[in-house]
Amino acid sequence: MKRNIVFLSNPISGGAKKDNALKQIEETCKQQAIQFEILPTVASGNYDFLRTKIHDEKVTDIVIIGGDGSVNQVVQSLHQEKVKFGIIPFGSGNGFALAAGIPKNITRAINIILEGNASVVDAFMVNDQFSCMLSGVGFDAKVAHDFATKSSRGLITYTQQSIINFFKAHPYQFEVAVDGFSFFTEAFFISVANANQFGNNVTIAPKASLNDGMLDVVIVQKMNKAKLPFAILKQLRGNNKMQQLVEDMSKKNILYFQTNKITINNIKHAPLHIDGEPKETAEKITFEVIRDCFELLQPSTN
Ligand SMILES: Nc1ncnc2c1ncn2[C@@H]1O[C@H](COP(=O)(O)OP(=O)(O)OP(=O)(O)O)[C@@H](O)[C@H]1O
Repeated sequence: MKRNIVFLSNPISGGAKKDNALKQIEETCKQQAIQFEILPTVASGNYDFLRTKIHDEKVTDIVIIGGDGSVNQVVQSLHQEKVKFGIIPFGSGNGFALAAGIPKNITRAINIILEGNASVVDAFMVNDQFSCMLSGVGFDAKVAHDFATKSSRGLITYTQQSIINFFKAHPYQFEVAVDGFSFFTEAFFISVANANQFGNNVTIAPKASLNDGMLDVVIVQKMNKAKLPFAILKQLRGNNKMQQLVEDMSKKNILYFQTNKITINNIKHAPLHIDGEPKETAEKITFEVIRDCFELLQPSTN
């Protein structure tokens, strides 16, 4: 089928100017005689208005030029359409793109789009909201909330917010129900991951795969704060099995397991983030995988 690509460019993501990248996209598509259009993303995150265009103009691919928040909003709105999704990473973290092996190098990212290799990936629901990368409650959500209030974006601002929050961090109380049993934990944060990272290749769920039908759950339990960075570093090599979970709870600071559904009773109303975007928190939060949710343009080796 003849390709017709709509690029959606986020004017504010990441902080870096996109003029050169947009010019390069334009030139490359023209050279290869590929029909295309570049539109801005919308702050509301609702892309229903593109449905008619997709049908009328036989759009084959939607490519997001932005970060994880943009990927979440575009895919959430349009994943029921028969289109392939692509990403030119231009966010602060780009966790989803990097997990899929899509590089930040513009030329290479454009080539992946134009090669047209796509495979299905999972996503998940957080109560009634869509997530494709990594969501969670607690400390990392607090960072996402504070980051959202800053006028400048980008990795430096994100790192500043993480450090400030680290010194203020305190554990929250959660009751976790998974695979037929439940347990209580005091934890700094609980992350639920489809992608294997927070972004910028910071990996906390090393085994997470975008197409295994599983969510990787990481619970960073209460511990002496001096131990926290070392425990997280250890987690990078972690390999805990589900059956060890109950035993691990009392002995280990970080629990790591896979499941396709988990419900968290968020007793202290810890803040919530979905794909790095701050969201209103809830008392009961259920995370459930959506198997084979959408087609993603990826490097052919993935
Ligand atoms: N046209 C627009 N004007 C203003 N804001 C927009 C517009 N389009 C999208 N947004 C908002 O931009 C925000 C940030 O987008 P995105 O997540 O892509 O970048 P980022 O946060 O810098 O990167 P990352 O999520 O990878 O860390 C989203 O909350 C989105 O709603």
